[in-house]
Amino acid sequence: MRDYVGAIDQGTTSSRFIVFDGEGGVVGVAQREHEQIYPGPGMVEHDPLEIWRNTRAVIIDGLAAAGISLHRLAAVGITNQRETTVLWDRHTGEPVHNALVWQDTRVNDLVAAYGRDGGKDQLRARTGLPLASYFSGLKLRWLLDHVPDARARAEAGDLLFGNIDAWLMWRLTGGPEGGLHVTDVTNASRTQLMNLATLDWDLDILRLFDIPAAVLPRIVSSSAVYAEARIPELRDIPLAGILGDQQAALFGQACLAPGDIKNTYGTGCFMLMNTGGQPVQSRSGLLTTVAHRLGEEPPVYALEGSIAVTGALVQWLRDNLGLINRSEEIEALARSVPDNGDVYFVPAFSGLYAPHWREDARGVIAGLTRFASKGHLARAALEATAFQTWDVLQAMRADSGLAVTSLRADGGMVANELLMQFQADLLGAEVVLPTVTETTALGAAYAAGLAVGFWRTPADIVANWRADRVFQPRMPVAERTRLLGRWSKAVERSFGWVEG
Ligand SMILES: Nc1ncnc2c1ncn2[C@@H]1O[C@H](COP(=O)(O)OP(=O)(O)O)[C@@H](O)[C@H]1O
Ligand SMILES: O=P(O)(O)OC[C@H](O)CO
Repeated sequence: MRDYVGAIDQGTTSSRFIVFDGEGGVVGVAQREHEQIYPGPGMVEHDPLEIWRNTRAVIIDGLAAAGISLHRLAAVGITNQRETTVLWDRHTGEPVHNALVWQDTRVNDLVAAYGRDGGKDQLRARTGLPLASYFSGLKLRWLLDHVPDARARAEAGDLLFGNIDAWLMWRLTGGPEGGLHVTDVTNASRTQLMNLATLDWDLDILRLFDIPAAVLPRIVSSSAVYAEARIPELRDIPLAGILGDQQAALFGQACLAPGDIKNTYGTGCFMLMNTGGQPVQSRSGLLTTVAHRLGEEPPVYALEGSIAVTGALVQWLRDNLGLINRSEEIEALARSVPDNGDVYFVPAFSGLYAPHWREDARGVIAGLTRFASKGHLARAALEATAFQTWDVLQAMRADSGLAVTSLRADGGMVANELLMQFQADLLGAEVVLPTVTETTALGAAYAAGLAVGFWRTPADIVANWRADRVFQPRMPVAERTRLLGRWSKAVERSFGWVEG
């Protein structure tokens, strides 16, 4: 009996395989971290082959953890870190370079050059995205310009480009032996090469960025039977859903109606609001993106506030400063002091994303005095996540005209109760955690399960969603206003550090 659905969740820090039952409950999980490669300031790379090996390994371990055989899976979905850019040889399957991770800022100069040439507004209107180093189009351009022979090989049709979804799908379906080269529309909407109105590659932008069309995958819907897997670990199982991880979390959080909103607290934070069948152009520094497209149905769009560094700052305190040994220890350290001691941390490691879009910003710790301690730094680091989320929620409120008094939350950082309470306090809105916090993988499982009829309609998703914990705002307004004023001052201090 095929009574489970699997999801590959390939994130920035780790790869997971999760098995879900019909109620959306987690039956088994396996996870492996991969190396973060930092070749220089502002550069972040992953080894695509390591990610592929880890993906295969977690499939085996995840099925074992669930205690089921492969044949119990009705379908498998894929969800992935978005924008991270892979370019590989279609004959050998070898990447021509490490993947350029979404946080990588090495295309700053290209961004500045295109910015000077004008056309920024056109790009935003067509793709929903501001000109920024975050997206994959210019990362691909960098690889074509810097890897010896890459451009000629790409033009000859020997190289394939993809975000991690396309890379995994091609590998899962046979790689050099006829692998399927596709990407879903949510991932494609993050390349800055796709036209939001046509949902196809925009030939003018390809020309502008000097990208040969031959490298690009075919754009497919987020929920359809694309192919059956050809690797032994998943032999013959239908691959039936693909969603970028933040769109997957929106889907897994059952945010299926216009105005529904969630925030995912992981390496970065990503707040998405479902805006229904029409793309809404932001006037407040948010992105317009595709939320999902089920089969041949019309697409659903979202507004997104992307924050580059939230959990990554906790990792930085752990790995670069040695302030803690494990991420979760930050809560106890932050609780060792009653407040932030007037210390503010703006983690603009990759510039600042939404709503500022400042490539020229770099990290700042403001308000230091001789009094500041490890505890204050830990607290300021956690609060930075909440402050950045406030900036983005204000933009959402402005663009949507909605008050937003309740926010669904998920991701690794929601385990931190200090952060969740502070977040509710700062937003003046309740923060709601669902019973299943693996919403990203769940969203991909839903997309795959809907395609094969395991779930019948999206209403099944809504029926499965349940609130677990709710954090209510309790902070006096005057205190919130004081803190936000200090934060805004600190953010201004981060601007203009590098050319941008
Ligand atoms: N208790 C915690 N407090 C604060 N941060 C945490 C905690 N647990 C995990 N994190 C952070 O959450 C992130 C991992 O969350 P996850 O959703 O798995 O990330 P991703 O999908 O981006 O790989 C890491 O950056 C880690 O530092
Ligand atoms: O893998 P995550 O959860 O850090 O998400 C990364 C985003 O998709 C980047 O846009």
